[in-house]
Amino acid sequence: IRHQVSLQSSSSPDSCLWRPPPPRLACGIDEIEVSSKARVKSASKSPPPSKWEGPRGCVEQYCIFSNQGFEGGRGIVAVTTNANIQNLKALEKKGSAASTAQPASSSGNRPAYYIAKVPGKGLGLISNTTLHRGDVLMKHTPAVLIHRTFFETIHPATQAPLLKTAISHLPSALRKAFFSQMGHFGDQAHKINDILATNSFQMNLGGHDGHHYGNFPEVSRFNHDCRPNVAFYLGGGGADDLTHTTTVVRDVQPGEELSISYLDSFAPCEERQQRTFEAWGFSCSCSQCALSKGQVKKSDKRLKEIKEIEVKLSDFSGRVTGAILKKLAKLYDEERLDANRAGGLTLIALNYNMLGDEKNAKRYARLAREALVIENGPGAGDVSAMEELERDPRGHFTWRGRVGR
Ligand SMILES: C[S@@+](CC[C@H](N)C(=O)[O-])C[C@H]1O[C@@H](n2cnc3c(N)ncnc32)[C@H](O)[C@@H]1O
Repeated sequence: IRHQVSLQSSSSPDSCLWRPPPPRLACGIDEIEVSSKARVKSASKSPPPSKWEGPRGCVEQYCIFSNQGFEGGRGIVAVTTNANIQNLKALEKKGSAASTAQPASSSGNRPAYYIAKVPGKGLGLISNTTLHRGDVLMKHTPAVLIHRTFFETIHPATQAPLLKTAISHLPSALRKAFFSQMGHFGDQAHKINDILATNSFQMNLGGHDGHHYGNFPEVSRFNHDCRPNVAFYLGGGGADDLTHTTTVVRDVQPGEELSISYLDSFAPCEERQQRTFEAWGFSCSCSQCALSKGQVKKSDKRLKEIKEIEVKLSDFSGRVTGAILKKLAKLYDEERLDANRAGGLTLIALNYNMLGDEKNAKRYARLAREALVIENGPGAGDVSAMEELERDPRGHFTWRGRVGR
């Protein structure tokens, strides 16, 4: 639930948006040369039809495949295996990979955000308007897809020429956006590699070998915050498409920076800082990491408690009280985990129902459903489960499950 990084339901509890680098390669985001003017647009005048071309060049079993007409002329390039290109074609056929370069939430003609220098972070995205929980900011298909094993096991010197050829097959606007991304290792000899390492999301195209890194140049401008105001998901939560969606999770004022979390927001502070340092070259100093020593200790304790309570709530044979459920909801509030509430709210809703508390079961089922849509997408499995619970708590299989019918 917390790490919806795969297009299928294979996300593991320790998966992360941005994977720690294999030797010399990370995955985070880095700089894109995307000014508000230079946003990548799908070709407006009669885009070429979608047509996959390749293999254009290979290293071992990994070959370049490109499609200049993909997603209405936005384009895409993949370095992957023949089997995976078939998966990709199937996903494309399923459709719904609707990229919107324009933020869905803007007032009048004013874009909802702009790119600006942020002290100590390079460039970042700044809100241009008042935004509310649930506002969708971006929807994009990947510019580049790289098979994970290619990226992690082939030597960078061998990767470099293939990647160079691959990127050259992107349509010019997307290629420009690609090269505008930041490579935080500053490795000019392997610039493409550096960009991908700094700015990629894990994606699973399905099958036994579907693990890839996906690069979305527009998304790469989000800086990290352990308590971000934007959540993201890949695919539609069961909808099996390639789209990366970002949604606002709390009210945002004009001028505020928009951020996502690159990592497990439930990890203790020191671990989070170590992770940002190793994978993206900075030690996080977000508002949660910059708390006083005493406050950090309290925050870490709350995070540990959240995990412990959730284990308890997942064990249907254990003893649970309304007080524990209230406590969990309070811990989430205190920790400001606005982008990571879905899992906790789902457990609270189910457990209220198991205690026979219809009113709270309905209330939390609604909150859980809303959070699931924001964090995992409208097609996520638990969305319909929470809808059912909200509609008919007494008819739900969990009704009074802990107290007897
Ligand atoms: C994905 S990029 C984010 C956009 C980037 N700032 C830019 O100029 O394009 C990730 C890189 O941004 C910087 N960054 C992101 N979040 C940061 C933060 N909270 N504090 C300091 N630097 C950050 C780091 O250099 C990191 O490697």
